[in-house]
Amino acid sequence: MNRFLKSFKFAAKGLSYTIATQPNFIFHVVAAVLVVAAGWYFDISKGEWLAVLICIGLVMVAELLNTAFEALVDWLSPEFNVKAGLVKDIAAGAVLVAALVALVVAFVIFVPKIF
Ligand SMILES: Nc1ncnc2c1ncn2[C@@H]1O[C@H](COP(=O)(O)OP(=O)(O)OP(=O)(O)O)[C@@H](O)[C@H]1O
Repeated sequence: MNRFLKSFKFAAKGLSYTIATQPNFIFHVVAAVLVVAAGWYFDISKGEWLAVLICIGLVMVAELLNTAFEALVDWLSPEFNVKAGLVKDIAAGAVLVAALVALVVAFVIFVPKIF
């Protein structure tokens, strides 16, 4: 198997681990599907599509990195450790920030189209 295909296989493994173990990731995927459906329904502009797609990517990437940090912390510090907890909390904070930004963007785009 060539190097590109191998890297793709490893990335798919990380993605399927995240899908299988993180209910939050499934929640974000469902939210993304609903937002894309709303984008089609309301026939949003090219700029609005870009904002929506960037937000979806941002949230997914944040969730994947959060999962990677969780796995790393669980491996390096299975016992209680204040710093280990802090690393997990900060990674979770990154997901929260990305999700809040996505929520604000969704409001800015869709609320004027609904009301
Ligand atoms: N080894 C640890 N030492 C100290 N605090 C920890 C440790 N592991 C977890 N914690 C604390 O518990 C919180 C929840 O940890 P947990 O591993 O359940 O993360 P989670 O975000 O709930 O993960 P998952 O989504 O997989 O359930 C962390 O955010 C952190 O504050």
